[in-house]
Amino acid sequence: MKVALIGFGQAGGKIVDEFVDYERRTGLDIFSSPIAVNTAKTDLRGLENVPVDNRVLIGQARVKGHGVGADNELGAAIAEQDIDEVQSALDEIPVHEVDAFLIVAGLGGGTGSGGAPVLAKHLKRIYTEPVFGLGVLPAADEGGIYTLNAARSFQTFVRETDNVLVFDNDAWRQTGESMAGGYDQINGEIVRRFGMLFAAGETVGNDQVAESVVDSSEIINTLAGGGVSTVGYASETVDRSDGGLLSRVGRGSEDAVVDDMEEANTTNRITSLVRKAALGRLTLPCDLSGAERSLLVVGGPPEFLNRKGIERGRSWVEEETGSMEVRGGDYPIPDSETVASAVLFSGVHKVPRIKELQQVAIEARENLDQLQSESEDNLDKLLNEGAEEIAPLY
Ligand SMILES: Nc1nc2c(ncn2[C@@H]2O[C@H](COP(=O)(O)OP(=O)(O)OP(=O)(O)O)[C@@H](O)[C@H]2O)c(=O)[nH]1
Repeated sequence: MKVALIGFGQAGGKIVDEFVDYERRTGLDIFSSPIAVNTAKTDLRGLENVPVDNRVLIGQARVKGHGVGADNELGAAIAEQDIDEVQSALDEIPVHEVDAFLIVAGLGGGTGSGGAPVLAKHLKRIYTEPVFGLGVLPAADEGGIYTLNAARSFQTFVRETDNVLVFDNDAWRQTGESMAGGYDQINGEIVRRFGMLFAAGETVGNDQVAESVVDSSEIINTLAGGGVSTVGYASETVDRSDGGLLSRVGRGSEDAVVDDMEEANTTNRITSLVRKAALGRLTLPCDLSGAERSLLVVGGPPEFLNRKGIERGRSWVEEETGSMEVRGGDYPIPDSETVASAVLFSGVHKVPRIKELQQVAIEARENLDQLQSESEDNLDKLLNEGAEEIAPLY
């Protein structure tokens, strides 16, 4: 699948940077001219893989390249004002080759939180290709203002896009690590999961044996229809020393029993990887029953993939979600040492974390409103109480 990738804000830019690295490592051609947009000059400078010409600094007139300090209303206002600068960068993308747009942003701050929904709305007005979001939720301990920002931005981002793929930092934060080191690892996890989905359908070379390759339209149709999505992932290292099933083709019939056993092992491995992916830690933890549409992708060396395993995995996901709209396919990676499964659940709605986020956001909003209304009184008391006989200077 060909994706026009745009990172908004610091988290967005860093994750896009990591996606570009993933693309290089896999030798695939997935991301069309990745762009990073920010109000902070230093954030853009810190990127390693996004081409310098594709880094767009906005809001210079208002914040002088210093960021918006978690003020997402200002972030949104700047994005609206400077949308033409982002559009100029987009004009360099060969959009006719692109299957979809993906806007990546941390929703707890200011620039990405405010700007990403504004950009989504703009893209939907101009282009016919679907516009997806990858929204990162803040960890609970980041505090009320980040939670409030995220809750407000999340609502708008879902409304302005064709689907928001969610990653919850709270479910993934590591204890005892520095924030920066922790993010590096987390960003690796993000890219491994979403990268595999977007990479499916793209192949390195054309001599691979695939049973049922996932097509970009299957990813788009799983996401189309809107709402919120989560992704599960699991992998297993495989021993390629015996060459797997394909090397056995053409041998004598006395080997048929061994071949059947290998086939059964392959099927079982795939089925159990699909289950592990779905039941393990999701990018946004949620109850999978009621997920409206799903897609499973199983990637690995072609000799370790088979249709039966994917079919079984698909039936299992149907039972687990209660939805018949489950797509599935494989993604052959000839040089890989692992077999991996990524499962996308779209239209999920039993998500305790979103309810919790909204609850904390309501409390934060009430607290801020109260503080604001008390603020004038407090200042008045501080300056004037007991000091009535001192006249102000003018
Ligand atoms: N997963 C991940 N999350 C991050 C990373 N950096 C920041 N975040 C999250 O994203 C949220 C927003 O932070 P930033 O992206 O730095 O904010 P910004 O959009 O640049 O906005 P301002 O700094 O306010 O101008 C934070 O509250 C964190 O939850 C990162 O590298 N990876």
